[in-house]
Amino acid sequence: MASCPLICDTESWKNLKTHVEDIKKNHLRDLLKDEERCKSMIVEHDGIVLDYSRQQVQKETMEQLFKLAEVAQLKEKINKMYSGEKINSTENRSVLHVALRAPRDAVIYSNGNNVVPDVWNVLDKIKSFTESVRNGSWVGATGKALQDVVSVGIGGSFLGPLFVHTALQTDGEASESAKGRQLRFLANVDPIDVARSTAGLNPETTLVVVVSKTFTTAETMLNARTLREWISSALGPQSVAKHMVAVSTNIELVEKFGIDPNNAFAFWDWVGGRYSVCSAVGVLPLSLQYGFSVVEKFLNGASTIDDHFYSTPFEKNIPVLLGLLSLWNVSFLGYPARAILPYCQALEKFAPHIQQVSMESNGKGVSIDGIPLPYETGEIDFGEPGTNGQHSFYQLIHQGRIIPCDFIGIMKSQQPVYLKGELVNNHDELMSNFFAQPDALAFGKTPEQLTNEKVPHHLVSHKTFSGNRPSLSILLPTLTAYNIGQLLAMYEHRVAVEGFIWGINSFDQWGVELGKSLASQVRKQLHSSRTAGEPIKGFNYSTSTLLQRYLEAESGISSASTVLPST
Ligand SMILES: O=P(O)(O)OC[C@H]1O[C@](O)(CO)[C@@H](O)[C@@H]1O
Repeated sequence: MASCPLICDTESWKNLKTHVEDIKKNHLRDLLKDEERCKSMIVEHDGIVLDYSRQQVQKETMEQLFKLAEVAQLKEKINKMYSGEKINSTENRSVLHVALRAPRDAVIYSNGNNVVPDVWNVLDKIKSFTESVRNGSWVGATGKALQDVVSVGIGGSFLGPLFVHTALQTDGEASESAKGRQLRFLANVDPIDVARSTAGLNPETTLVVVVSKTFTTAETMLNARTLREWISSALGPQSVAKHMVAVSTNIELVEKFGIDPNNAFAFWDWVGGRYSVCSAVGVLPLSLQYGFSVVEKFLNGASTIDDHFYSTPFEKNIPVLLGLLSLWNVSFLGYPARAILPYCQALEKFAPHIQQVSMESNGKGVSIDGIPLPYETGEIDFGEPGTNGQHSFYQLIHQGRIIPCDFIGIMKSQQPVYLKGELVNNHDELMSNFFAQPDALAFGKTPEQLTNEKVPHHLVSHKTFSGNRPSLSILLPTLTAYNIGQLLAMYEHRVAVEGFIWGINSFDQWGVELGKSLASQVRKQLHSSRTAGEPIKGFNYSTSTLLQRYLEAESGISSASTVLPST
């Protein structure tokens, strides 16, 4: 990408900085009185409603943010992404997760090749493989049908599929077709996670899917070897062919590991790990559990948002609006965190997934051209479903720090409502809180109101809510596979919008490398100390001491004097 000045040096950025002072003069409780303003801040698309009237913005703020987007060449950057330009310049890769859910007849190029036929070849292969497992024509080594699946992978090879799996459990069609089947995930290398993921499973009826883009990730490969051992010690080494399959971009390593390449499902270097849930990474395990036709609906939902993002003017473009508002909160109002609060238990794994999508993408310190940035990028994402979060961390959000919140609600619950004669049913109770919380944050409660309510004087300050705390509300019609796809794509593109404007590369992740290489040094040390009694060397005093204690506890190496000074 051609080198360009930092966005903070542009007039548009500076104008927004000045504009902050004007905005701070307005309390949200006053801004919310202006119905014309509120009306202009409710945007609908394909059943989704976004209401951003509780953001600390005026019409003028939005105009200035659109101007900033223009100056940052947002539209051009989106076009470059969709046309397969290598916008991930530090890895020399296209960024084409949109191709993973494109219709069969779409044409999307990377490196001069239309990638859509490759995508559909893999999807067709997944469809036929998963049908054969589900209908019992693919059986395990002892002739039994495979009912249970353990998907081994970490980071992007885990969080997205886990989020979608958890969300799909409320979809009537999905849960019907999952009857009698289990899908589990093994991500952490912690032996406890290994034990939990296989507890109660019978290797004879279990299929292990090893999911790793690189097929080199230490944790995943160790877990894959452990499960290979779990299968082959029970059923013999030949059984691996029937009980283990893989998803990777590195088919050579898959074969080296001992998995038949015919049982490998490919994806491509133009799919970032954290953007890979719509590739075989998610589609394979989810289709094993729910059937391909359910997962296809999820892909369709994501694809319609891809079209919306690509072609809708910014004023009505939901991912663009979400991205600009986040950027406004982080870079101009100075709020570094964001809470993702779905009022829907089935979305309990949404925030952990978005943590990776957002923080691994936008937590950067230099521009795409390598220039150190004088401004912060990325935000600290966290979240829990409401109302659980209300009984946990909302205290801080209401009276402590200012944390912009995303409230996500579902209009029509997928679950039947049983209770009769109560004031409201369970879904109404949940949604009463969804509607109430944003107003509590925005309006707050003044000392005058409390005094009028005869609150004792010494409690007035404790019970005062400053208000003026920004949030936005997203309503989804219901939570089908299709809606889950929409939600995913909205958030993926929001992250891209922010990154494009900050002028960073949102698609690399060099920040994860240093820890990995230091762990490899420690791994070697642990091995040589255990197997050859080698003294600890090459680490600083603190790490050496901790390692020493660890080895003493584990294997009885007793003398702290074996610690040598670092070299
Ligand atoms: O799919 P892989 O190659 O095993 O990588 C897993 C995860 O590790 C990371 O590289 C971070 O360490 C993520 O970006 C990625 O999603």
